[in-house]
Amino acid sequence: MNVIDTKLQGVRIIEPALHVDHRGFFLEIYNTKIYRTYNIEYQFVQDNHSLSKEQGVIRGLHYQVSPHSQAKLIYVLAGSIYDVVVDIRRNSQTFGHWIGVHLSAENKRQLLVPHGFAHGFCTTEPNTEVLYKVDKLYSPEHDRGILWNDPALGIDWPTDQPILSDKDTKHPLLRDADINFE
Ligand SMILES: Cc1cn([C@H]2C[C@H](O)[C@@H](COP(=O)(O)OP(=O)(O)O[C@H]3O[C@@H](C)C(=O)[C@@H](O)[C@H]3O)O2)c(=O)[nH]c1=O
Repeated sequence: MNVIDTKLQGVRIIEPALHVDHRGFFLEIYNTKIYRTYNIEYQFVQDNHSLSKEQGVIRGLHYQVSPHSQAKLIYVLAGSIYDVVVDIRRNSQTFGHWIGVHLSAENKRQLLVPHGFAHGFCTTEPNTEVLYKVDKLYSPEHDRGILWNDPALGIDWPTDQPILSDKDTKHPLLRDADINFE
């Protein structure tokens, strides 16, 4: 397994060990003991699975506020995404900075999103299925968002005409967002 740091502290790309044979492949999506050796020690409590039927679906940018802030471990089961993480910790030197990483069923990369970051993705193939673990349960009252195309962020999405949920068209800009992660 490889763990690659990014320019956002704590946001990491994980390349699980792949075991290939004549039948196909095997990999561990998550293993408490092995991940702990890389200082990845979240107590994941919920697994989520979404299907986006079209290429160019954007889901995001999402986060939950305290005390229900979530760390996420993102993995693609089918298709591919451009996965985006934005630092929304007010006291961070990289506040408002973002990174984008291509995750796909083919490259089998994972992205670790710590607490204090907003997360979203754009599908780059139809029929893309994303699986992700979170370390706090879903809490609709604490669910928040930031507008996907906030000019202050300048995210270089693969499309400028995305397919969005109604909710995701109505999020505030980062400057007006409710950010509470003490
Ligand atoms: C996120 C979530 C949603 N739901 C419900 C609420 C709603 O009826 C339906 C769809 O919810 P959403 O539109 O929020 O789903 P979606 O836009 O896919 O939201 C997800 O986006 C990605 C980018 C993330 O990072 C996730 O944490 C999550 O926010 O599923 C749950 O029951 N549990 C959950 O954990």
